[in-house]
Amino acid sequence: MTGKSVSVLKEVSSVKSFGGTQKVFEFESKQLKCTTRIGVYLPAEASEAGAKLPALFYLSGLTCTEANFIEKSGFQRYAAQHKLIVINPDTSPRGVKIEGDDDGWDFGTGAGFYVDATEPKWANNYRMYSYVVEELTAVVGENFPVNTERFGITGHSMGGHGAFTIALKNPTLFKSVSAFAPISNPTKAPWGLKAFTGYLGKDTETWKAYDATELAANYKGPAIELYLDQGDADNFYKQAQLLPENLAAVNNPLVNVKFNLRPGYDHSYYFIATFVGDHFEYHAKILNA
Ligand SMILES: N[C@@H](CCC(=O)N[C@@H](CS)C(=O)NCC(=O)O)C(=O)O
Repeated sequence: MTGKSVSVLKEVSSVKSFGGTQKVFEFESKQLKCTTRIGVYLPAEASEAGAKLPALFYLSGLTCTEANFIEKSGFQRYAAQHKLIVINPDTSPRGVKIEGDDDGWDFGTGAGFYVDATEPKWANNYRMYSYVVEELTAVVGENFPVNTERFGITGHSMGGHGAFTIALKNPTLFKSVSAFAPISNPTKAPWGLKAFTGYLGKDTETWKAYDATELAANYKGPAIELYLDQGDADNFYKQAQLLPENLAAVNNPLVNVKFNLRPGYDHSYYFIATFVGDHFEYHAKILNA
């Protein structure tokens, strides 16, 4: 984590939910060089004197803002039950006006892929990896009653890729990790090829630093478990965009992939809402231990 940030959070909304409060804040991100929003769920216990609660970070998928998870997953019930603070950022910089950033839904706005871009056109703003790992964790540590030794991370699709790659690269910062339908081997899938070519350029060696399957294969420890739910009726899974089997097949004794294939579930928030309680229970067991 970086040193003290001076980010000033401005409250955008605040709604009571399951005894706690679902809030949205915005602030000026130094990494993204724009105004960005985050969802923050504070369970009731967060307002007790001296509270220091674990925090679970949730990274969204393509086309999402901070709103999708807040409005569609129903996670607040489980965050309240397990006394977890939940932080969910946006999926890219917004309003930075880079030519071509709105041309497609799978690249540019809403599609930051949790990488630090190196291609000059994108490198100034598209720094979602450092934004989450350094800036967001610091902003959260300074502004909310969190125990910074008890951070977990999860996400969906592109955000599942973010959760897995970030945890594999920072296993002491994030103590628990899971994902819903993650893009598990982006260097072999159309979305990943497009995004990594655009953000990282043509040298495919540099892509491996952001590919969960590559990172898991070369992982040096400490031992890590990757908890993964995937619906078998998910069209993006059928189109080989996600490739969770490649990750599950990694043969590294330090990496245990808990791969659950869920019959009949698609890629949507109906799938996430079905299993979000299991994921919160999984994280809470580790973070509240
Ligand atoms: N292009 C389609 C598919 C994109 C998509 O399914 N995105 C997933 C993440 S990869 C999602 O969470 N969409 C927002 C939602 O369902 O609320 C769309 O814009 O709906």
